[in-house]
Amino acid sequence: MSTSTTSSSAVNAPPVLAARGVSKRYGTVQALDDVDLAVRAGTVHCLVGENGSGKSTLTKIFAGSERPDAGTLTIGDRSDVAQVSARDSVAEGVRVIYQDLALFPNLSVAENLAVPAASGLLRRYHPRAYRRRVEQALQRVGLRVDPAVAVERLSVAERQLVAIARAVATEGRIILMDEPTAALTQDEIDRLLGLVDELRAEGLAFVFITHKLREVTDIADEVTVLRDGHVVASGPAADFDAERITVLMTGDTVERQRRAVREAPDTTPVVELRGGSLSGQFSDVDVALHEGRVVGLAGIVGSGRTEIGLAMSGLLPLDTGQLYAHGEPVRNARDLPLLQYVPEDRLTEGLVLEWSVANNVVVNDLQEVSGNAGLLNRGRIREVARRWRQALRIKVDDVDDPAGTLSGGNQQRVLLARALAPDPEAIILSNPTVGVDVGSRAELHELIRDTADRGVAILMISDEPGELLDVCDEIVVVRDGRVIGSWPAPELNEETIWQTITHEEVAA
Ligand SMILES: Nc1ncnc2c1ncn2[C@@H]1O[C@H](COP(=O)(O)OP(=O)(O)OP(=O)(O)O)[C@@H](O)[C@H]1O
Repeated sequence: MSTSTTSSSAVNAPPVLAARGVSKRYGTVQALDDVDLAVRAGTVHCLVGENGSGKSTLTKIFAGSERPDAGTLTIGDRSDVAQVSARDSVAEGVRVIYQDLALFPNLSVAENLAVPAASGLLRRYHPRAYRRRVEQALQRVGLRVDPAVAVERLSVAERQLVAIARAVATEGRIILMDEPTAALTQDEIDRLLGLVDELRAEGLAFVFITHKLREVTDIADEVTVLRDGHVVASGPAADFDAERITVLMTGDTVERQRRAVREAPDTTPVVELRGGSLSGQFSDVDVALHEGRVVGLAGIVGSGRTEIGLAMSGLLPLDTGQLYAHGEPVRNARDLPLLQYVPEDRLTEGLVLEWSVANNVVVNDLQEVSGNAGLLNRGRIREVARRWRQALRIKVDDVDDPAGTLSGGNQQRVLLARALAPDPEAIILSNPTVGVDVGSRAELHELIRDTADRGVAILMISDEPGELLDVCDEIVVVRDGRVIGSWPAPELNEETIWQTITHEEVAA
């Protein structure tokens, strides 16, 4: 899709949000170094950069949850101040929508919106007026759900809209979004970008952080590229295309490559699901994972693809059908060969954020790091973690630092290291490059392919057809819980995959 961009008068207006010469250091890491940024009302400013380049740190400084070491900030009507408190930032209309959305899952949509409950001089609460405000807020973002329903019952895209509705309903004027599209399908992304476009036309200012460069060229009025905490370029969006952004971010071009496809061999699969059904999730699914091959599972959110991955990992039970490992029926998940499952959601299912990076890396491979008496060997743990830090270029100075201090993309790498460390026979990956920058994404793809070339059987579930095409030998398409078909990767392209996962049949 292509959204309209803003008139030049908005781009030339004084900024409602600005950083001048802002620096921030954490221990030995210079997260931001002399950063300038200016965001104007009625515009979308895209902030891009590799994992760990400082995007979230800058966001936290604007939100008042981190203090800069140097430089000045302009936030709403507060000009050139050394820092702002979280309360000042909110009072000036700054609203940050973090990736976890900061919603209360067990509360209703209406409760989460937190629109002011009372109004007028005596601040009296009028239930009917309150309901109307909630309805208006939902209408403004185009969300058609019952305001009484608990947020945990909504899809990720709907929750995203609740978070935006809350920002708008509480009179947010400057909205910072940290990778808002990471967990959305293309249709949902298009809808979200359309909404941002509408709100921009109403005069709101947006800082939009994304790793998907197509979104930058679609939505941005202005672009700032960070590398290692420095601004390497900033200016009108017309001066940037995806290739230039990639070069600025990484200092290099990133080539997409496909591997030579491996045919399914005659050998017994390492893991196989035959006729698998789980009520309300998927039915009659066959998927076979062979040594040295990568099978892709394509499907939209809610198609059953994630549940198929979980069932093949032994993490979800089957109603009917059978899971086999090396041709033998698996009666119990513990009968599975050494298999690793890498969840998509590193924040809630993945890492223990308070633990060190090293402990997170080795947690599935305790034998490797245990001494004679079965006691954990600290030195060995660090050694293994340092090896993976180098192999996966995990950006952390000290492997004893808590995983929670890493940037999002680097946390994703720690999850992968954890899965690879025990040298598994099979790996099931769910959206392995969510939140990973474009350069590192190509590296992780290379790593997944190398892992398959070492003989590991891999299932890769992904929202991104391009990623499946780059990595997989065969692509299985799932729709409404059923396998629609499977094709050797070279027989498909991005468009045919989109058509198949949404509704249209692909001509064989
Ligand atoms: N609380 C902290 N303690 C120590 N280091 C930190 C802390 N917060 C951030 N850092 C470091 O600062 C650098 C910048 O991190 P930041 O999260 O801003 O990057 P990012 O550009 O948002 O990355 P990503 O795209 O992966 O989300 C990283 O090297 C990170 O490890």
